[in-house]
Amino acid sequence: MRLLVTRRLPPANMAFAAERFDTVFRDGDRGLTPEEAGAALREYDAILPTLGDRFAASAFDGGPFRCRILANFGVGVNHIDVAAAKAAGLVVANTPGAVTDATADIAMALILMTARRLGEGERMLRAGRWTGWEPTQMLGTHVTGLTVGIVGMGRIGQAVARRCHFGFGMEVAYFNRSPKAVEVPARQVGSLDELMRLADVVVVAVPGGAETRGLIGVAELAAMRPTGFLVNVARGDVVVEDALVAALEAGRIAGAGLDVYAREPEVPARLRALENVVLLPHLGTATLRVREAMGRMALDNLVAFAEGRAVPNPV
Ligand SMILES: NC(=O)c1ccc[n+]([C@@H]2O[C@H](COP(=O)([O-])OP(=O)(O)OC[C@H]3O[C@@H](n4cnc5c(N)ncnc54)[C@H](O)[C@@H]3O)[C@@H](O)[C@H]2O)c1
Ligand SMILES: O=C(O)[C@H](O)COP(=O)(O)O
Repeated sequence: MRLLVTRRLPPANMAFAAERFDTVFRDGDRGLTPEEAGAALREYDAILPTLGDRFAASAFDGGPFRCRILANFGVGVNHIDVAAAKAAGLVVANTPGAVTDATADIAMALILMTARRLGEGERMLRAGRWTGWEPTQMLGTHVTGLTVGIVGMGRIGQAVARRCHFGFGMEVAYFNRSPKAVEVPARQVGSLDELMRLADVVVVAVPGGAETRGLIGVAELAAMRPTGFLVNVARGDVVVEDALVAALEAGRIAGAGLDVYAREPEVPARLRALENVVLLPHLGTATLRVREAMGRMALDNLVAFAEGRAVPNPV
């Protein structure tokens, strides 16, 4: 099976791919354009793509293709037009679960960083402006007892809920598009608007893509408390970035912690200029152990497919 790996993976994953398949490792850090994706579909039997490789509908124009499977590195497949891929006869697979704890940890980091003003404090210290401990210096928001409102109570949402409830003594409420029974003590609310109104901290954990684009817009941000924080570890375009910047600039919400952006790696200058935001460069799963686990899952999907078995994680 001739395999294209679109980006540099952890060495253990590259070694496995090289040993098991006739693998071509693409150079460079830039994702495939739709044109390059279309060309790859003609040239390879299998592709291991990831975030930023744009398998848009146009990439699937003019089949049939040599490629039969896209084994994505990552759970999020909003960069792949899955319906178009399936219509072209391809299997699409992903890596759920491997990413969950690491991404939930980053959500917790963002909650603490925003509520307790950690980025701001570190910038002050590094700039040599710290004058010593003061009873009223850099007072943030105490998170114990606050209500976290989780938008999208899937694997990551529930991992955030566990951390908030058991680790930080927070109340948990959530909005999910379908009823969801969860093990953590938590209250499911009937509408997104209700969740935005009651939460002290809103954590966004829905999948990206057409169905959730702009889910958190002007009205949802306006529904938030002026003391509220928004944390997004999902995908950038779930939140209307301009509306978020306007809400932060006007002080209509207290702050935001972001791991993802609408047009990565571009981060609006207006957002970067704000003190009350924490901006991470999409670090959700960025540990070697987690990236290796993601790679193993993607490669397991390919091995199963090559052996004629059902792929363990079809999308
Ligand atoms: N920041 C990062 O580095 C990072 C890392 C991993 C995953 N992610 C993102 O997180 C997403 C979630 O991952 P997961 O494994 O928890 O997925 P999941 O499928 O387990 O959970 C998503 C949940 O969202 C719900 N949902 C979907 N659409 C909704 C809507 N419109 N309104 C309310 N709820 C809705 C689903 O019912 C589901 O419960 C991924 O798709 C990916 O884009 C980001
Ligand atoms: O941080 C990540 O690893 C990226 O978001 C890709 O992984 P995901 O598709 O699982 O989010």
